Amino acid sequence: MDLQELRQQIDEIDNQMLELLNKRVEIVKKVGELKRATNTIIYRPEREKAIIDRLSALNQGRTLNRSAIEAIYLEIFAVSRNIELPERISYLGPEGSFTHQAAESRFGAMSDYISLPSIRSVFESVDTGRVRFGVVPIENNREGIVNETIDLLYELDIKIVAEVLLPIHHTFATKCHTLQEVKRVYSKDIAFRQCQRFLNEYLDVNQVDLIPIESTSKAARIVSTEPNSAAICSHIAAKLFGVPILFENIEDGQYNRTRFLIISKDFTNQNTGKDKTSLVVDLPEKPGSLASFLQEFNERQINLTKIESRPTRADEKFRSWFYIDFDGHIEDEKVQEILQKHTSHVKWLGSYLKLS
Ligand SMILES: O=C(O)C(=O)C[C@]1(C(=O)O)C=C[C@@H](O)C=C1
Repeated sequence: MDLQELRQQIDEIDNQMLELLNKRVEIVKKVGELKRATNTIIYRPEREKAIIDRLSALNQGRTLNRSAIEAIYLEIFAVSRNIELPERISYLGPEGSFTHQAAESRFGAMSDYISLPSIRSVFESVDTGRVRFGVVPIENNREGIVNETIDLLYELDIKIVAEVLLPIHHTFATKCHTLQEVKRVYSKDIAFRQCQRFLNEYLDVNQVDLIPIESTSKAARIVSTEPNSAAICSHIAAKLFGVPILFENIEDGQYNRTRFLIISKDFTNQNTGKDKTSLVVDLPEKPGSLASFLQEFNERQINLTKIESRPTRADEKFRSWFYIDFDGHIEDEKVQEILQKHTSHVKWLGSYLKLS
């Protein structure tokens, strides 16, 4: 029998194994549902050992020995456990925040979400391995970059897995029946700025206090119990805290969008040919160093899409590092050429599918 024929036989067996693995996974899903309903532990090492023992005994005298069976099955169990308990994801909360909405849009309703109070705490939950993925805002098309997010990408060893684009629509939610009853409006400072025209036209700014707080969903929570108040918040937050929506889509522009990042401790995406790469660039302090670094991209016709400058804060000097986005993947030859020339000044943050 020649190599081609042998490979054909392997292919046929792989097809059958894949079919059986899928059947196994369908049953594991049911076990997961049962365990979640009865609140029982997912990881059952004794059951795993019993399976390996049984299969090893069944296989006595054949080519696959116990350690080979064990190696194969431990991978299968790991996949099963993950199907039974979907990955944990942290996001900048509270519940009902736009970041929550962005996280759900990517990971679906099945995942295990943890709401955290700050961008730093989301990064730290990923960095310490308490969660597999984190979701944080990075940029709004009207307000610009979220400095805290890029500063943490500089500070910690975290990778960007993907970006999520979300249209931001604000609502005016209140238990008051008329606008005249509203004496205080709560929201996040950025949301007040995004709804300036609505506030000027609908409210008497001399009679009403605009109170900035940490998040738009906290605004909805306060307003759910405080008389004569209103919140500028997301649709999902108003619903979550049972505050009726008086006006929808109160933001000034039609194109208010926020870009969120999905981050993970260690992650590499495959090259799709439609990717974008993010870098931290900390160049030596000498004339022309930034210009010549950027020239490398120009020479290779690589499209730079963003450059942000941030203070290093290392000493009393006014030094900066840069956050850079460009079209392409880390594995692209021309990208490698640049990175290899500047290894000690560049930190790769991730290459991920570019959304428009
Ligand atoms: O039997 C179980 O309790 C399962 O959850 C299924 C299963 C498996 O894949 O066979 C998965 C995880 C457990 O650690 C043990 C076994």
